[in-house]
Amino acid sequence: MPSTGPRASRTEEALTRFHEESTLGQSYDARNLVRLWPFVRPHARFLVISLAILVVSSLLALLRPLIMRSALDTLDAPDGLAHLTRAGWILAGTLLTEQLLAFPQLYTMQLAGARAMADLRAHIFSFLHTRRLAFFDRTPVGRLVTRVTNDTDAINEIFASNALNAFGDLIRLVVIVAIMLSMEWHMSLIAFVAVIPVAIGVNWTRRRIRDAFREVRTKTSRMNSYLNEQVSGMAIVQAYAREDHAAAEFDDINRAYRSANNRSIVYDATLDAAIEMVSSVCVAMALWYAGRYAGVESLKEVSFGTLFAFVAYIDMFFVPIRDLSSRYTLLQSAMAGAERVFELLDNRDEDAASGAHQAQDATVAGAAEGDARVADRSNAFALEGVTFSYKPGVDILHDVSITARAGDKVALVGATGAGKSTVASLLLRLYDVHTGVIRVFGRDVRAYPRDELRQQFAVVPQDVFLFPGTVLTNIAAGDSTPDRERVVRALQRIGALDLFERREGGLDAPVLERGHNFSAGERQLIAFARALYRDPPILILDEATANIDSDTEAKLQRALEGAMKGRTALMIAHRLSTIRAADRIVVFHKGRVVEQGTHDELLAMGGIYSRLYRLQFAREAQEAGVPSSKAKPPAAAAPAAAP
Ligand SMILES: Nc1ncnc2c1ncn2[C@@H]1O[C@H](COP(=O)(O)OP(=O)(O)OP(=O)(O)O)[C@@H](O)[C@H]1O
Repeated sequence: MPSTGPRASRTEEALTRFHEESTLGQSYDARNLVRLWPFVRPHARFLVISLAILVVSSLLALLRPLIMRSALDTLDAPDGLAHLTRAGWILAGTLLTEQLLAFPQLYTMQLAGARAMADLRAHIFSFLHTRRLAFFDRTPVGRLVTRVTNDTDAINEIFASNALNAFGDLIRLVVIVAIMLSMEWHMSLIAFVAVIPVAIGVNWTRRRIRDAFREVRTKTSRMNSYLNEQVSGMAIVQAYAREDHAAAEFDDINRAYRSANNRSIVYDATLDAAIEMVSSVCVAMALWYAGRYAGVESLKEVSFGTLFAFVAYIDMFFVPIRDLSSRYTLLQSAMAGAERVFELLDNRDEDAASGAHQAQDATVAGAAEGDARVADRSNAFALEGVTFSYKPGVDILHDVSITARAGDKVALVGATGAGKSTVASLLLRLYDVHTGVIRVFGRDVRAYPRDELRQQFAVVPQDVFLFPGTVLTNIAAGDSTPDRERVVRALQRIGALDLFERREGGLDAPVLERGHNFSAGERQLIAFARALYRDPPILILDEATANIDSDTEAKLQRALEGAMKGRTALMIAHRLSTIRAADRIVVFHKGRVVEQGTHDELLAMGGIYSRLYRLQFAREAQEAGVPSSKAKPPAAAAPAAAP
């Protein structure tokens, strides 16, 4: 499909901005390859074996023309035929040994690479788990997938395509030069002079191939990102008939990828053909020289055997030069991969468990030791003067303070986008606050080891994420040995055991990717059971009943009231039924806490909550048959806190 001028370039621009990094260095840095050493070192013994075999087989290959020369030059001698037969056997022996050595050489080399790359992939994967959510907000998933797959594959090419044979190439080159010089230095000069145009050509194409490779990697990354987004959003693409539009966008990306690839292929093929041509010209010139000057007094006579060996060495001479350049190309591709992998691994800005933040954590930990001493389990969580932004300069929360004593049920209400879910993310320390402090059981969240902090909470989020597996493994998420009894009890408590047991397969019914074979309501029930299975002191319910029908919700509400007994709960609420279960209501408006109190207190205040209530909840209350002023019995436990 041809691209359509301005639209294509706008798409191109937008996609480039989102999918491609602009921060990569402009020159290749071999130090990136050196940085791979910690991953290769544990498997270095295989490398050493492989390189040792390589030296032996490279030298064996160089013996062949010499064996042929001696056979040809003694052909006229009385025992010439016997000599020829002997030479044939020796030749067969060297060839066989070379072939036999090829297997262990390649095997050990590739084994070292495969193992080192497996370690590198595992390292990148566990590194991703140390990133804060802000990192994933700005990094397309496809880009990360490319790092773990394509970029490590590019590095692996060093081993898989035997790029380290460059070592053998160099040895061969030196030995060939020595042999040629010792055989006939005049003719050798012809070949050596030809090295100059070859070197210029190699250097010229090398730089272009390097740039083409860099572009191929970038376009691969972009294609992965785009495919990931489009396949994940297939339902929307089809529902909104965006297939043609998506196909056109994909076409742009595909074309850019293809042309980057084409460029690298053209340069590669040009270089190969040019070297082949120079090599043939050299052979022709050597033959011409031998024909013209053989037998001339001042020059040494060139025997037929020598001529044969010389032509073979000229051929061999250009092979390592050509191989060196293609191995260098592979090395460049590997450097491009390594550069991108380390660009990812060097990202230390918002880490929780290691790097820069450890220092920050350490300073906070000092203060927190004091915290821990005064910590009492009676204060479940507190936000103290918290200001937060996802993007610099755009504050989402302004000076927010909320306190929940252990056992409090706190509801957050407010318009869409007011910042309610953000409060939940901050409690879990998915993001760090810029100003203010967040405490859980009296201790600064930054002073908690990550696992210990997360153990204090169970979250039932707006968008429930299910992992491929079964109902059982999803409810027992995070537990490597799921306890079936506990899963059954958790489902019983929310009155959903029947619903899941009725399904084919019961608790072992398969959950497909992203749980798309379950309804939104069923997914939410699984999330509830997951929270109860975990049995944490604090529950965070983010619009948790939004997808459940009124009948199930009423049952669930009763069950939840029981389940929440003895626990602290933060409920992000759009529905009256959820708010009714709260002891205290915190009203958000544009990222600020504007009102706090019980339902009746807030109604009496006649502010934002009472307006919200009249607009949204009164009808719900009427439908449910609850008199509006009694929609929530006055809270007994929590005193109203002034905003
Ligand atoms: N990861 C993010 N990156 C950038 N901005 C974000 C991110 N998550 C939320 N926001 C922005 O922060 C603001 C508050 O979002 P939040 O999800 O906290 O609102 P909310 O009150 O929970 O809304 P809702 O009731 O619709 O769930 C919104 O303007 C939203 O666009």
